[in-house]
Amino acid sequence: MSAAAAAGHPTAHLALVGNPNCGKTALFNRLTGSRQKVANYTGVTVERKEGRFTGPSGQHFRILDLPGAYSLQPKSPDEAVTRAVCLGELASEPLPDVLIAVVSATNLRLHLRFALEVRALGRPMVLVLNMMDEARRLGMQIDREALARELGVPVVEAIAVQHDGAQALVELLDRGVPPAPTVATPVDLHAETARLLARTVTFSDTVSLRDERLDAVLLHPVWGPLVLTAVLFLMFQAVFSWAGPLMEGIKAGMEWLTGLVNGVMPEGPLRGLLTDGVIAGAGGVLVFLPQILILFLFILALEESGYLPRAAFLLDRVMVGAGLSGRSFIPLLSSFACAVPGIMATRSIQHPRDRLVTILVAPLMTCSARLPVYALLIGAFIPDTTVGGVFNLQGLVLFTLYVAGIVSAVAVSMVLKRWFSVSGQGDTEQPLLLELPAYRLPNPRDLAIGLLERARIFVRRVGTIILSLTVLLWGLGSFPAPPEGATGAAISYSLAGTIGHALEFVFAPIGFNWQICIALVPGMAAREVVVGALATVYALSDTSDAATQQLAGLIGAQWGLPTALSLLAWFVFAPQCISTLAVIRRETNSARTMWLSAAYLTTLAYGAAFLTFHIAKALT
Ligand SMILES: Nc1nc2c(ncn2[C@@H]2O[C@H](COP(=O)(O)OP(=O)(O)OP(=O)(O)O)[C@@H](O)[C@H]2O)c(=O)[nH]1
Ligand SMILES: [Mg+2]
Repeated sequence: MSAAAAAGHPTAHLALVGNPNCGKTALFNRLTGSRQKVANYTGVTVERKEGRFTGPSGQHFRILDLPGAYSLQPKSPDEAVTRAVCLGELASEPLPDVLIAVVSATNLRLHLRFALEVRALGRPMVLVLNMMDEARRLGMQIDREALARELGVPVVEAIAVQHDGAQALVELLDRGVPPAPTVATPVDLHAETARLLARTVTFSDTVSLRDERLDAVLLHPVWGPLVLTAVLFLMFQAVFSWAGPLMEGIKAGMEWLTGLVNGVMPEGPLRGLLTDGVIAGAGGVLVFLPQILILFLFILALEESGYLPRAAFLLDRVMVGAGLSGRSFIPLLSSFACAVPGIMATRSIQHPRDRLVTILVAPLMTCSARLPVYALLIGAFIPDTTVGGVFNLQGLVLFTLYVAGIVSAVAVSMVLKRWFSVSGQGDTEQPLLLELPAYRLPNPRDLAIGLLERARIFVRRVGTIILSLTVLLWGLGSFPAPPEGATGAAISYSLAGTIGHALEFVFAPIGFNWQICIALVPGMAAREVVVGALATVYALSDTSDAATQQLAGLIGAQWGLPTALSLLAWFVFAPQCISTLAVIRRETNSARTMWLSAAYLTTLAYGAAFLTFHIAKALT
């Protein structure tokens, strides 16, 4: 490669391989400046990702981040893919010039074995001792040069999460990596790993007991579930109690903007478009940014802390009882952000039945797009009072809604499990084999970057899809204009009004008025749009000339509590999300499964909303 590099710099192809959770993606991000998802549990990367960077001498590199694997003996399909990529057997991938075997220096006993398998492929390679910061903290000493001699391949240290933590690797790649090692591969990899460790690594006697002590509490049969409940509780409390001032700020900004537009523009369609469509609609969704960021602050911190696999461990018995495997945990967890990546993450589930069940229940996990809807309704209808001296009632209701999603996922998978065993697709209950990663304090800088990324995604959604849909809705809600001498709000006579009134027939039994019916339609493209759409519909229906009222105030005054609760129940199941349905179709390769899930979710949503509405009506 070095000769080739000197002669005109053709791009060198690199591939990152290694065990799960050793920091491959962190290293990939460090080298290429990209922001792929990194988290402290195994199986985060499920798709190969490609990136590029340039070395100090101008050498161009193309680098591939692969899903983690435990072995190159192809036992599972993803391990077979990793092996095929390393050997250039896939038509779509060029043969990598250099394999970068990444190991966590804190877990050499397991990871070195894999590196030995990589070496046996007989390709040029580099061994990266990643997480050197933690290894040092644990008091380990690794004789890097001796290890390189023993292995016959270059060895570099790295700290993938530090600013210049991959410097040594970049310099080595830039200089050029020697040809494939010629060292014969021993038959017994286990024994060879033990021999290498004995020769090159000194473990400290004072190995940290911290993780063991933490696990004694966090995995304890009684304390463990208690702590888990408390953590989730705190998270939902924070969403309401911390966001207040920030949300007030955004609201004040919007009111100021509305006042400005009203002051400088003459009354007419354009002013209506700006105030009722853009500011009330898209702006109405933007108000929820602080709450979404608080939720993600918790999710990101939990992901980095190493606590999540412990939570999976605590929930394993419940999940297996419900017909899900422990492997379903990560996909279901990702679905709290959005069901689309969650459903894609089911690729790591080997058993087809388990995978299908996980795909079918993933939309029941409360995705972050539902948060604005919940927050709006809770803010409008649930009093901001304290229960039992400590808990905020609004946070409590939000917690209940999330739990309702989880409970229904468990119930649905139990039903599906029975159904599958009746139809003869037998069980293969696999025990949960989860690696428990080291506990780690989340790095504030990484958290900040992660939050910024989230904020960017949300604001972009508001600025593109949500804005266009609310503007479209404003158009449909403003035209045709009401007939001469008409009383009542103009929107009643518009196209949107006609659609809303037509749909009302279907939704009246669950307490939805025609305004909600209108909002549900654009909400199919993205759930948050429902909030913007409601804001626009109500801004248009507001015949009074009083200063534009906030949506929460308007619906609080016009809807009954049963309607609000019914809409909340509807959104626990909220089947109407086109991207989720599309990804279900793609991942299962079956339109039937897609329709099946849409149908079952709609039925559940309707049923739950119906019950909620009538029970609430009877009680109030
Ligand atoms: N302290 C420390 N943490 C690191 C280092 N490299 C990675 N991490 C953390 O290790 C965890 C795993 O990193 P990832 O990059 O997601 O690991 P991966 O190898 O891509 O994992 P899979 O995609 O599951 O195969 C994350 O919590 C990272 O922040 C390092 O050098 N030092
Ligand atoms: Mg990864």
